[in-house]
Amino acid sequence: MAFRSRREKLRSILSGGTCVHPGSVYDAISIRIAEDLGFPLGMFGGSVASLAVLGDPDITLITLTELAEQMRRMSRAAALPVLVDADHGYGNALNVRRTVQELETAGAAGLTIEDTLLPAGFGEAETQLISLEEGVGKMKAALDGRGDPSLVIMGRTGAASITSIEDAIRRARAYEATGVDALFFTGIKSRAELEAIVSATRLPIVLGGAPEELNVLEYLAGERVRIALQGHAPIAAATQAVYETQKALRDGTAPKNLKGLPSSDLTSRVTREADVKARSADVLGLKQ
Ligand SMILES: O=C([O-])CC(=O)C(=O)O
Ligand SMILES: [Mg+2]
Repeated sequence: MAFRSRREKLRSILSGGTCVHPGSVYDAISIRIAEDLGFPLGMFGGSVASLAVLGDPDITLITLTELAEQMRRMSRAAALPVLVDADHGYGNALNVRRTVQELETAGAAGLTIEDTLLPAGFGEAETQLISLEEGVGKMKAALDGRGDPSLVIMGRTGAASITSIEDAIRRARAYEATGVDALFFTGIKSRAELEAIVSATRLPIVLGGAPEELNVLEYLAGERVRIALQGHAPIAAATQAVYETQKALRDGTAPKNLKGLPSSDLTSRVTREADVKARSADVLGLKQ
């Protein structure tokens, strides 16, 4: 299986003694940049998938087919292991099983399934959670859908910011008991909350956005946190760069005077131009 070594790299991060920041990736170019910069892992958030594919906010309008296709494009472009935010698994527990199958064949190294009620329910202004029992069913279905045992499946709960830290712990322990490989938490607000989770669970931990006092890699490593997200600034920066460039052109700036363009060296690296040239020389009979 061509993707196994990517999955084993993610597993070695989870079983290691350090905490890493993943690069935020969302398309073929962004994953190559993250790989070239030496990130050990890419994070493909549902929010950036929605932005890159649909130009939408994070409201789960994207389909599983679109998410998996974007993952497939990244898998072709680079060998960096990618952790995919598979949201609620795109439906009920049977849909979760299908989601795992699709993301596995698209080359994901790992994925998260969360217990948030998505898309938002009728008349619900605040984010809701599904029941613990439904969450457990989804974790079991995710594990059952896995064909390659090296694919990493994480149980994710947003309970800390929706219900309570006690509920987050209760859910995490129940997901842990299903056999998932790691626990992913969002909405942890303090060291005390993290430490309560750490002492009540045993699996490696992944943290979604966290406040400043938590953002010390050595501290997190000592608390069994193996991956700490840093949001998705790269796609936001890309939006600003495209805006500035289009605005300058509209305002009459000559293309040669534009600021913020990549060097030809960077462009040729992200397009893997040297490989293409070598291949063209070989199979098209062209001179290098
Ligand atoms: O998983 C992440 O990267 C955070 C998240 O939910 C998203 O960006 O959709
Ligand atoms: Mg998300």
